[in-house]
Amino acid sequence: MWPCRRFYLPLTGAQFVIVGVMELDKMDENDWKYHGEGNKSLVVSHVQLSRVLRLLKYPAEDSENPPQTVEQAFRQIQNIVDFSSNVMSSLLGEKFIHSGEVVKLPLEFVRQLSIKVQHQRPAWRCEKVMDIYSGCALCLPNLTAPALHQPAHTPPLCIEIKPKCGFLPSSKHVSKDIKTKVCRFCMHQHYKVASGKWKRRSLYCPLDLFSGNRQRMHFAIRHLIEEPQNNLKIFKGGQCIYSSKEGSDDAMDLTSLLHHLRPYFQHGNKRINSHMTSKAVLNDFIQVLVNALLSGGGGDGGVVTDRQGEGRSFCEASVFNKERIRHGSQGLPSDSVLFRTLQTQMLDTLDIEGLYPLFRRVEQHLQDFPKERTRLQMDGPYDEAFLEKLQKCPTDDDGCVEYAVAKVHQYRVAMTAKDCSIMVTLVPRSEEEEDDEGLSSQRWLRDFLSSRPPAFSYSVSILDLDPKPFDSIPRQLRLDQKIVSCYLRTGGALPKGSMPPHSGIFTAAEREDCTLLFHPV
Ligand SMILES: O=P(O)(O)O[C@@H]1[C@@H](OP(=O)(O)O)[C@H](OP(=O)(O)O)[C@H](O)[C@H](OP(=O)(O)O)[C@H]1OP(=O)(O)O
Ligand SMILES: Nc1ncnc2c1ncn2[C@@H]1O[C@H](COP(=O)(O)OP(=O)(O)OP(=O)(O)O)[C@@H](O)[C@H]1O
Repeated sequence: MWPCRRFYLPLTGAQFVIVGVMELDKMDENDWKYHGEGNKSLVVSHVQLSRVLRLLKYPAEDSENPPQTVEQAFRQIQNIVDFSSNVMSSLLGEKFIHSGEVVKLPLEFVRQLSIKVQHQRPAWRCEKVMDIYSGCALCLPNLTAPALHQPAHTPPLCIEIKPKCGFLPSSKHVSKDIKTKVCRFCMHQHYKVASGKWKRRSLYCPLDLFSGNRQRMHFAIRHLIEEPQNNLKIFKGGQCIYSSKEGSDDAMDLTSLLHHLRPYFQHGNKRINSHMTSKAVLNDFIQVLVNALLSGGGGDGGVVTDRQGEGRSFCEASVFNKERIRHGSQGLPSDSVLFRTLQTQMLDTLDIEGLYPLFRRVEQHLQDFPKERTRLQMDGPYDEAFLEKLQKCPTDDDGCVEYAVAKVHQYRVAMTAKDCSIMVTLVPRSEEEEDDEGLSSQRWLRDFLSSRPPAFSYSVSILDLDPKPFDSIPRQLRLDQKIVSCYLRTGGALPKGSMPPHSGIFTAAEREDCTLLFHPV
C-alpha cells in the first residue's frame, strides 16, 4: 500500500495545499520522474503517490532570464485552474475534470528536477526549457496511476487520446469549399507531412471517432494505433508503453503493445481458447475503449439513454468506407465525454474566417481603450462572469464590442476543446469482484458464448484544459490558410512512403473494412 501521511505545501499567505506525502523542506527530485510533456508544459510523476506536477515551459532563448515574474507565473497557473474549474468544467461536465491546485516549490528542488529529467526529454521538445525560476507548478492527480488501484493487482491501462476537431464547419464565412468536405485534421496531416513534422500520414479521422457509430469509432481507433503521432499514448501502471517518436522512420512496435495487452484479454478473464489471435486481442481492446468513450464517464457502463442522432457528416478524406456500415448509428450519448467535447468545440460557430474580423474589432477597441482589457476579461479572471459572457452571447451581430468579445471568448473555449486530451483508465475487474457480485460464472459463460471482451471498470477524464491566449487568434488564421492551400496545391496527394506501413496484423482488406473486425455488443 502507498503511504497516506499528509503534508502541506505553503502557497501565498494562509493558503495551503495537500500534496500527499510531501514535506516542503524535504522535496527530493529522486521522488519524481519524467512523465511526459507537450508544447507548453512538462509533467513529472511521483514515484509512489498518485500525483503529477505540471511545470510551465518557455522558449530556450529566454532561458538566461525568467520570462515572467513569480507573480505572473503564479497567476498564469491559477488562470489554468480557474478556467478548468469554472468554465470548462461547466461545459464539459464536472465528472470529467480534475483542475488541480497551484503549488509553490523550493527553487533548488525545481533546478535539480530540471537537470534530472533533461536527458529523458525528446529532442524535438527541447526548443523549450522548463521554468526553473518561478517555483510554481500545477499539482494534479496522476490519471495514469489511479490512487485507488492496489499495487498487488493487475496494473490499470490508461489510454490518452487527443481527438482534435470532430466536425466540419458550416459557417457562411468559410471561403474554401474544401473546408466543408475534408476535416481540419485530415487536411492538416498533409501539411504536417509536407513540412516534415511527421514522416507518415495518420489515417485517423476525428469525424469517425466522434460519429457515435461503433464501426467508425473502431476504425478510427485502429488508425490511431497504427500511427499514434501525438494523438494516442497508452500507459500501463503509470508507464507509457506505446507512443510515437517524432521524426522516427520506424514502424510502430505493435508486437510489444500486444505483449502488454494480451494478459488483460486472455488469462485474467478465463478465456477458454488458450490462444487469442493478435487481431482478436486488438479488437477486444478497441471494443472496451469504444464502450468507455460512449459511456457516461465512469463505473461499469450503465444503460445509456438520450442518444442524439449521428447527424454529422463524413469527411471525404476518411478512408472509412461508408457503404460498409452494417449497424445503424445511434449517435453519441449526451452524457458521454465525446458528446460534451464536441458540443464545446462547436462553440466555434463562425470558423476562424468569420471570427477574425471580430477579433480585429476587439483588438481595435483595446488599442483605443486599453483599460477595457480588464473589464472585458480578455486575460481572465476566468470566473462565473466570464462564463456568463460567452453563454449569453446575442445571436446577431449588433456591431458592438460586447458581441465581438463574446464570440472571441466562445472561440477560445472551442480551441481548448479542440486541443484537449481524453484519458480513459481501464481497471480489470478481478475474479473476486465478479464472484462477490455472483457474476463470474455467468459472465464467463456469456463472454464465451458471445465472444465479448472481458470486464473492466473504467473512468474517463479530460486533461489539458488551458485557456488559449487572445493573441493566438491571428496565428490560427495563418495556419488555417497554410493548411488549406497546401491541401489544395497537392490535391490531397501525399509523397510516396508517407502512408502508414502495414502492421502485419490487419490485411489490406481489413484496413479498409472495419466490419470484418466488429463485434456487436
Ligand atoms: O493549432 P493546432 O491544431 O496545430 O494545435 C496545436 C497542437 O498541434 P497538433 O496539431 O495537435 O499537433 C500543439 O501540439 P504539439 O505541440 O504539436 O504536440 C499544441 O497542443 C498547441 O497548443 P498550445 O499552443 O501549446 O497551447 C496547439 O495549438 P492551438 O491551436 O490549440 O493553440
Ligand atoms: N494529470 C495527469 N496525469 C497523468 N498524466 C498527465 C496528466 N497531465 C498531463 N499528463 C501527461 O503529460 C503530457 C503533457 O501534458 P499536457 O498535454 O497537459 O501538456 P501541454 O504542454 O499542455 O500539451 P499541448 O502540447 O497540447 O499544449 C500529457 O500528454 C499526458 O501524457
